Amino acid sequence: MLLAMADLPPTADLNTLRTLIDRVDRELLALLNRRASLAQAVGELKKKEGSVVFRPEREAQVIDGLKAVNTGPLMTESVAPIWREIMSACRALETPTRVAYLGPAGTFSELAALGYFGNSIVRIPCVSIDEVFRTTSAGAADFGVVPVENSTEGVVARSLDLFLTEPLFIIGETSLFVRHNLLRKHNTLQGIEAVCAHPQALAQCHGWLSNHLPNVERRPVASNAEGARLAAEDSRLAAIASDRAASEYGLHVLSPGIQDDPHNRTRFAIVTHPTRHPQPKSSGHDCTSLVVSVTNRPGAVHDMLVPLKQHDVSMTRFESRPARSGQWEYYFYIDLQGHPDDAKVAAALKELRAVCAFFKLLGTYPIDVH
Ligand SMILES: O=C(O)C(=O)C[C@]1(C(=O)O)C=C[C@@H](O)C=C1
Repeated sequence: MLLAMADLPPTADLNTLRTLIDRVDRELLALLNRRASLAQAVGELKKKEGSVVFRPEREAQVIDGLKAVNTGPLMTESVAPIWREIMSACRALETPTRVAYLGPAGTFSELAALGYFGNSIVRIPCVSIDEVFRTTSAGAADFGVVPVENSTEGVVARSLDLFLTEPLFIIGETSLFVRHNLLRKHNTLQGIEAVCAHPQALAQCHGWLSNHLPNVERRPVASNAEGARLAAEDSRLAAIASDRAASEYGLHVLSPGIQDDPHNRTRFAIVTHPTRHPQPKSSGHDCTSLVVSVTNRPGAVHDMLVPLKQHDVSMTRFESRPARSGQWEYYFYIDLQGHPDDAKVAAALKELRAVCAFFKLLGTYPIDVH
């Protein structure tokens, strides 16, 4: 029988309260095991049907549904991380989820991968964003997690360029608050010869570095965690990386939160191969991403956006990247609100496709739930 608040003695002491917490934990464990058995049964059904295990739209609906009925005192923001872990553990009983991301251990990409899929995954750290795409395209990973934009630095150009050429599509998104710390083996700023970090992190901490270490070399490396690894080997080096990288590589946090923008966030896309995963069904709160180009003539960009206005479809992102044709031509990366199963979105996409010289649907997926 579930423990009710009425069972709580009016003047409970610490031992009594802890005994009650132990009882609740045992009840929770029994319930979680019931849930896990149900997920296993779903897994068996899916195996018979030959369908995929990971259903981002269903996971988003589970979390949204629980947030809507949460009465507290548990904070509503706590619901998503708790249930992501529960579903991660249940999913692992159905099949292993192999996830590629920019490694090594301790990168923000790893944090994003764990935040989105939970801890019950097979981790595949890669040396570059290109390798994340390649590993996922080749089927050595089921999913890849790649950074797409940062609130301070703008787009991650390499990811956008690879979306164009690689045969992958987006099935999810997640964003992460990015807090950069200055890390070093010695607990002092004296004697630092170079600060090693990913170029994006060096750029996000430009102001702090100019004020505090104006004459120190800024050395770009493949990832922040790689910088932390180098700093752990050579005490003349410092790194810019996460708290997790500090503990992973045994470094001191000389200065926490050195990013110029205190609200610095990075958005990541979750990619997969279309032969291994279908496009997620509508969750009710979805985003559709595409890349298009139009011929270089006056009014072409305006004309391209007309179908969206006519069908009342909101555009939440519009980015341009040079097409590298030498002709001042551009690719436009567009995010729309809605799912191609919505009649309005389907009509807008059909008309948009007709006016574009190039059109590629990058994916449709549930909007990130926190
Ligand atoms: O509902 C399903 O399809 C399940 O497999 C169960 C479950 C869950 O744990 O709730 C697990 C994996 C899916 O990604 C979605 C949900």
